[in-house]
Amino acid sequence: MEQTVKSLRILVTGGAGFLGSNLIEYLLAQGHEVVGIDNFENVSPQNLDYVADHPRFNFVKHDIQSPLDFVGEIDQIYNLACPASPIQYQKNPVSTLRTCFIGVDNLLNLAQSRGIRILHTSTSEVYGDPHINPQPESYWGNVNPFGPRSCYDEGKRVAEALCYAYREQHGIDIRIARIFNTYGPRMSSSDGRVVSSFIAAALEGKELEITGDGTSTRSFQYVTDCVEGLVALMNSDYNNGPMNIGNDEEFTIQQLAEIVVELVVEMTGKPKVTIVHRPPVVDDPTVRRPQITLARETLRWRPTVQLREGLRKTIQWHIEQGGISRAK
Ligand SMILES: O=c1ccn([C@@H]2O[C@H](COP(=O)(O)OP(=O)(O)O[C@H]3OC[C@@H](O)[C@H](O)[C@H]3O)[C@@H](O)[C@H]2O)c(=O)[nH]1
Repeated sequence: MEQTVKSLRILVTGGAGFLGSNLIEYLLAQGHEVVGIDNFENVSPQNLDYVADHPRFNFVKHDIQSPLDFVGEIDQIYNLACPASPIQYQKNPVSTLRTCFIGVDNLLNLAQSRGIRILHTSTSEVYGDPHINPQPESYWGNVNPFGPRSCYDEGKRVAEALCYAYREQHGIDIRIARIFNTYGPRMSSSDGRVVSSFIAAALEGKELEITGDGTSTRSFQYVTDCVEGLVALMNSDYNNGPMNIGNDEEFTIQQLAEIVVELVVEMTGKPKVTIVHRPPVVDDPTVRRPQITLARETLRWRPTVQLREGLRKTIQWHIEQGGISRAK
C-alpha cells in the first residue's frame, strides 16, 4: 500500500544493487520521486525492471568516480554505490578504493553545493576482525591496512573520515549507517556473499561450501529491516556520528548452513545437500555482531524479521527466479 509523506526528490547511488533496488522500491512506495544511479559494474540492469516504468523513477547510468553536476534538483542523497561482496570488491581493488574516496568526495561536494543531507552507507567491516563482541559504534576496530580486504575496509573507513571532515570544515549535514551483513531478495546467486551462495547451492543440489571450520559468526539482517533503518536514520536529527544498522542475533556459519539446508528440504522436497569445508579466507573476521542500542533508542527502530522467516522469503524469491537469480 502506498503511504504518502512529504514528497521529496531523492538520489540513490548504487540504485541497481541489492540494497539500492530495495531502497528505491520503498521510497517510491512512500510517495517520493527517485533518481537512481548505477554503473552496472557488479549488477545487472534487470534489477531495475520492476520500477523501470514507474512515473516517479528516473535512472542515469553513471559512475560516482566522476562528478555528478548533471543531477537536477534533489532534496536528499543516499550513497549505496560500492561493491559490497568480498569477492566483488576484491576484483578491482583500486576501483573499490576510488569509489570510496573519489566517489564519496563527489557526493559530498554535491551535497555541499545543494545544501542538502547525505546518508552514506558504511559497513561493519570498519570493525575488521573485532577484539570485542558485540561491536558498539565507539569501537575503533581491528583492520589490516595492507591485505586483500583493505580496499573495502580501509576505503569505507576513509569515506567515514571524509564525511567527518566535510561536516567539520563545510558544515555538511551527514548521516552514516554502518550496515551489518544483510540478505534477502535481489541479492544475485552469483553475488558471492554467504546467504545467497548457500541458498543457490542448496536449490541446485550442490554442496554448501563453508570457508574455514564454520565457527566464525555473523548476525544476519533481512533487507526490509535494513531499508527501514536507513530511512529512519536519514530522517532523524541524529548527526553525531556513525550508527550500527543490523540484526543483533548471532549465528555461526555452520548454523546458517544447516538452517538453509533444512529450509530448502522443507520448502522444495529436494534431497538434503551436504556441507563441506574449504580453507579459510585471508583476514576473514571471526566474529561479528552489532550493538544496536543507539539505533533502538534514537530511531525507535529495531530489526523485526527473524532469520528463519527472512530465509524462507529469500529462498522463495530464488525459487521464483528459477533457482538462479539474475546474474550478470
Ligand atoms: O560461500 C561462502 C561465502 C562466505 N562464507 C563465509 O561466510 C562468512 C560471511 O561471508 P560474506 O561473504 O557473506 O560476508 P562478510 O561478512 O565476509 O563481508 C560482508 O560484511 C558486511 C558487509 O558490509 C559486506 O556486505 C560484506 O563485506 C565469512 O566467514 C565467509 O568466509 C562461506 O563460508 N561460504
